[in-house]
Amino acid sequence: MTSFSLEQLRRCTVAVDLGAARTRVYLRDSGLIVDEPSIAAVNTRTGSLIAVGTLAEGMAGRTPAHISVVRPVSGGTVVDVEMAQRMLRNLVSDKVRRAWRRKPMLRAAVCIPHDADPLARRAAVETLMGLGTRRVELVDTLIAAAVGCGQPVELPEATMIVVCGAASTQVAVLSLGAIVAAEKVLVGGDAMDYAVVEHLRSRHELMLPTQGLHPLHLALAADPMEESAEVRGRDVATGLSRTVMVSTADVREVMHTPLTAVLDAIGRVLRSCPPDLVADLVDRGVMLAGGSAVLPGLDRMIADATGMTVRIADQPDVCAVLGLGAMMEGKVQPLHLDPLASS
Ligand SMILES: Nc1ncnc2c1ncn2[C@@H]1O[C@H](COP(=O)(O)OP(=O)(O)OP(=O)(O)O)[C@@H](O)[C@H]1O
Repeated sequence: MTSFSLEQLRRCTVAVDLGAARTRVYLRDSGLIVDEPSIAAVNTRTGSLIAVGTLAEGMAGRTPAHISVVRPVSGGTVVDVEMAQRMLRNLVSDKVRRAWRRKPMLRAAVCIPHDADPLARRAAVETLMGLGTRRVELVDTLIAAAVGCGQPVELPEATMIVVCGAASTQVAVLSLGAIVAAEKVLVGGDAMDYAVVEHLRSRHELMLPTQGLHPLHLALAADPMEESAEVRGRDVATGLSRTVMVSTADVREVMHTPLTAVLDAIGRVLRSCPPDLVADLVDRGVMLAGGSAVLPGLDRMIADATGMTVRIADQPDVCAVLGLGAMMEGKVQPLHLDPLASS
């Protein structure tokens, strides 16, 4: 995070995090104004947009043939620029949209996944440009999330952050305002939910959508010692509604398989860090962010595997866009690494 990029960020009016699962928008001096699912419902006959965000999410799996529910962002990358623009335009409320029209948000800051390729970067820029933005500042999600979690990223001390999103998990060690080592794996909360759905189908012959996992998440979160939880779904053979008792130990075990990729990524990042920074991390521990950070037991599984203390950020799901907002509003001091004057 050089003072140059912070300078540019301070000129931005709006910060956007276009995630695979959710879209968040932070407006200067107003705060978080949008936190909605990155979903749009379209009438395929007329091409018109029917719903966006939470309303469109509720339609998924319940639409007639001529209505299609689409996700314009996949794996943290905008895959349908036009649809993403239409979705974003509609998510931003009428009042803000009018303000946007009167005085276009000429500069926007956008989170971009670590290691995003030039096409992904271009797609993010084009999406915002289509809404009247003239200049787009791209900021690595890992830096934005670390700032949003209140980590002192500008100090010469190691900070480890794990951003566990829907489609991917990103891991980084930061020091002096920059990324020292980082990894991104295409395993996130969705893969862990999918593993549990598959377990329920094969072990209990029960079908249920990933949203149906919510009661199981609640049971796992409520009491780590709880041995079983009640889940309602549809019988694979008869198609009738059925309730089963699911062993929470089994659920944790099936979640562990996709989690292995995340643990491997943490190991690789630690191995590529200088020893002094790793020593800092033993004291400071790991900060867990992203919507899946609250997945029951995830923090404990990472702590057990790494031997480090793991803390969950205060607002893990929105900390990347809050970090962008903090940088935009000048709440992060620029780092001056000017050469020392010769004496
Ligand atoms: N209370 C909860 N319990 C369990 N999982 C949750 C909870 N809340 C959100 N999640 C999971 O968090 C994920 C969404 O995380 P987040 O909002 O960070 O995604 P995103 O930023 O859109 O994704 P990405 O970073 O992959 O682009 C989903 O997989 C969702 O199932």
